Amino acid sequence: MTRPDIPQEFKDYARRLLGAERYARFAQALDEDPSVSVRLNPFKAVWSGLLAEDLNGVDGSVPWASGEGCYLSERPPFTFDPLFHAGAYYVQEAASMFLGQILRRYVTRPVVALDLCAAPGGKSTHIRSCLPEGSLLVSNEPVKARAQVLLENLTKWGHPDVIVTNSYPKDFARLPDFFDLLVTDVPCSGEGMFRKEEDAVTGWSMEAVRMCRDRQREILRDVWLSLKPGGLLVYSTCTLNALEDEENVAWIAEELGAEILPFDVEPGWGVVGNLLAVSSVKDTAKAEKLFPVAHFIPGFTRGEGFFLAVLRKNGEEETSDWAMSFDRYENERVKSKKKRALHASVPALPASCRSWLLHADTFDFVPDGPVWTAVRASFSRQVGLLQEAVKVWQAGVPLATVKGKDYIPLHALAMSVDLNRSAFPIVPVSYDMAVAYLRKEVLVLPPDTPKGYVLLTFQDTPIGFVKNIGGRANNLYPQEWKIRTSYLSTYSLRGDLGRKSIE
Ligand SMILES: C[S@@+](CC[C@H](N)C(=O)[O-])C[C@H]1O[C@@H](n2cnc3c(N)ncnc32)[C@H](O)[C@@H]1O
Repeated sequence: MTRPDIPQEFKDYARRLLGAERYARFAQALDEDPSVSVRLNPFKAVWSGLLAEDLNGVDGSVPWASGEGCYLSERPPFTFDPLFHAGAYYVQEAASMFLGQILRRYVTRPVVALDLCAAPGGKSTHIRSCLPEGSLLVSNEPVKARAQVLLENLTKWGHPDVIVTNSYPKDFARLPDFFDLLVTDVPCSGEGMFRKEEDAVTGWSMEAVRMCRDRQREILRDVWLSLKPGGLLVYSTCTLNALEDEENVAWIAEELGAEILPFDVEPGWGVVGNLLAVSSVKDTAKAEKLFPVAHFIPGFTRGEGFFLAVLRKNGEEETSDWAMSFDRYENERVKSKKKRALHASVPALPASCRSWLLHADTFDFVPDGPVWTAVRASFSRQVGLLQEAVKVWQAGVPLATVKGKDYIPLHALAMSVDLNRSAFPIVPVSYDMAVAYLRKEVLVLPPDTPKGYVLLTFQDTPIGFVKNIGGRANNLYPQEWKIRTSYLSTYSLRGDLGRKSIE
């Protein structure tokens, strides 16, 4: 593949920032191919008994994400892997997986978290995997088309305690002191993506970098109020320059009021620290700028460019009791109660449908038109408040659509890690049948399959529902997510295509 030329102005800047030796290593890496990596879903049992090295095409584990992230030797046709569509893993840039190190060190008790710039969902699926149980994740993306992709990826990841929203940062200012953890993977100039994204190269200019820096500050200023005093901010970009990275971190600490926190990196990982310590870029000798940050730089770490810093917002957390600290939301709570009263006029969801979920007694079952959604009861107050302040697209697990007397199980239920598998007849399907299902073709199940709603599994992982009507089964896979390509290939990350199951 021929890549566009890297702008000379960037080369000059990066050489001054990195120093000549480091720059030469980085420049050489820019001519190499980008790496491919995946991160496994710990909530889906598909990996049990399998060592990561046994996976198809694996070429080593990601050092800072061992046990969950691995490299692949080349980019396989993921579209043809039913496990990919089942949310059993996420294709994610290796450097970004460093976030897990930070969360596991600093988030040790249940939190309410916001991933502010979340599409397509790499960080959100990872955050959800790392948060202590009992935590709630609000995953937000302001750009509608991108929020659709985020919704799809989080639905497939299957954790019930996730809320997907589609709002701008300033809307979260309506929720003061709401979040314990804020992740801002901000839109940036993308210098770390030069090997992967042509647009990052062709769109680069120093002027664009300055515009990105200004927008990032605006985003942070807008959302800052919603982070509790004492709350944690993870700031990240996929760019290299000091304006969007070190200088913005210093700005957050000084202007918004936060302490920059340390974290551990193993020397062998190749992570580079504060570049202002080594660069000859103007205004860099100031000792106070030499705070801890992590740069993942092609040529130094295997993967694309990534930058991360962790900060704690100044001020003491007033109370760890969420209910007590939220008296200020009394008015909104009243509105939410009114909304719930409206729901009370709808007949309750039948017990047989409630039992479609494990731990059903921990959920509230909420109607919205014909759709019933299961929302963890312990988060009902937060969900109500979010609905007043921002655009909530999905909260919890969409469970069923009502059609006449029929309750049709929804695809999100099949993807949920709280699905009660014993509530449905299960048909394990072959690789070919799984792909036919994902193409939304009509299927024929074995003659002894009971009529009605049937859960299909591939390699012991749910892939979705069909309605078996005897001679054939109606395919309930979401139309908008079906495999559309006419190109034919086969792939399974587990290796085994499962052709021994029924054809
Ligand atoms: C670097 S990407 C996020 C990648 C994502 N965190 C992941 O790991 O998959 C930045 C995201 O910010 C979104 N964005 C654009 N303008 C924004 C704004 N003003 N406030 C918040 N997010 C914005 C973009 O649409 C984009 O999806």
